[in-house]
Amino acid sequence: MIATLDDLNVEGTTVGVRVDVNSPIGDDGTLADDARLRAHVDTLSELLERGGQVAVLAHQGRPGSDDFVSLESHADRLSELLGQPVDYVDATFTDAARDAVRGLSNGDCLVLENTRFYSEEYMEFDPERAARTHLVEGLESVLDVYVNDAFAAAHRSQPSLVGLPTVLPSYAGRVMEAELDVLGSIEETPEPRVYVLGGAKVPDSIDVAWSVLEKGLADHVLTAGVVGNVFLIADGVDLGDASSDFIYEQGYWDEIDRAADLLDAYGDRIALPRDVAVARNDERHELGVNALPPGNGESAMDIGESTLDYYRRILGDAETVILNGPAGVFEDDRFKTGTRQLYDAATDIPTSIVGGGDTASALRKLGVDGFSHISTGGGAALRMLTAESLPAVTALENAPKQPAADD
Ligand SMILES: Nc1ncnc2c1ncn2[C@@H]1O[C@H](COP(=O)(O)OP(=O)(O)O)[C@@H](O)[C@H]1O
Ligand SMILES: O=C(OP(=O)(O)O)[C@H](O)COP(=O)(O)O
Repeated sequence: MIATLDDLNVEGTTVGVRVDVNSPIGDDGTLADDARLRAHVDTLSELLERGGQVAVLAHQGRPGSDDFVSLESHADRLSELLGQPVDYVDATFTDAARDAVRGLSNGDCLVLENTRFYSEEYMEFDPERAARTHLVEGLESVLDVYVNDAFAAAHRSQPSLVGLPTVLPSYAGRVMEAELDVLGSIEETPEPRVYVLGGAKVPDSIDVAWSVLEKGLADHVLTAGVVGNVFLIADGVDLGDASSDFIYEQGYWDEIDRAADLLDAYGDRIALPRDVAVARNDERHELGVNALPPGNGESAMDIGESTLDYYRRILGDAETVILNGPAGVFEDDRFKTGTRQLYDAATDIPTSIVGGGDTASALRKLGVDGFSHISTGGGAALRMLTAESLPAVTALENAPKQPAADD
């Protein structure tokens, strides 16, 4: 049983809040999209309004990537979103960080530095070992309780996600609570249930497909995006060198065999694209699978009209649809229509659940809304869809007992 903010005595309590604000970063090295920050505003404002002293913990990017930057611009934007000053300290668990946390008064908020600036935070540990890392040992003495609102990172077994809840009374924030409510009870959603698996996380999507087909959770699995391309190749379609090279370069070549095994076992419930869109003379050009392979250098970048008609027919009978990953390279105007039309059709279904960071940003960009639930997580949502436990959620379940709420 996971405790929530309803179970927490907030007034006068120093709360370490782990959020996931891992976001696109602009050329100037600052935050370029505040959607993930906005998702956490409810949790943070509730804690502040209830008299908490809030220290925010988060990662941004991965070591070596261009988006591996400080959280200073995140703190600035958070201040605007919360409508109050938000301090930023360029330290996570050192004396400077501890002094800043000790200096908080009721209703104050500060953002600590990117947790991944410290190497241990980019490693995976079991919770007991994570509890003995520098980050946890450094912060434990200045925090009274821990709140995890970082659903999108809950599949990582890193110190700020599994170590802190091992040593501190711990609670799920409002984002975490809502995500677990929805994604934790998929099997109770009405049937027929259709899964749409697109995007580029091919191994994860194939795991989901195996799991939901094997357990009888999916009446149909519709494939699109790079996932659809892998299934087409597994089905013997020649997608041409450009698409095949892309799949090979991503390290997904072995997934073709797994997709073929899935088709052997559950082919009657797996739908494959009937046509694809390529760039020809700089314009979108659709080709039926019978007309493949495409021309030299042409890559399958989207699903076409005939696939959309076919998928719309299947969706027409569904009561629940669960979608992950765009249907094509939506960032390119020529290849956004598959994603827009497929997701638009899904909004007509009574229960429509969307997972995936890139998917959420695709939907915002394309102006598609009306879903029952849009998850803040990509990898975490996919892991939950296979009914696997998430390390950070397990750590919350096993966290030390909390004092009863009195407010
Ligand atoms: N046919 C395709 N070829 C190459 N890339 C694709 C194709 N379809 C979708 N993509 C890419 O997949 C990416 C998103 O996939 P993914 O990261 O799995 O989504 P999410 O973050 O929502 O889980 C997008 O950048 C999109 O351009
Ligand atoms: O953006 C995230 O995951 P997502 O791309 O699966 O949504 C999380 O912040 C986890 O980041 P990570 O995949 O670098 O551990």
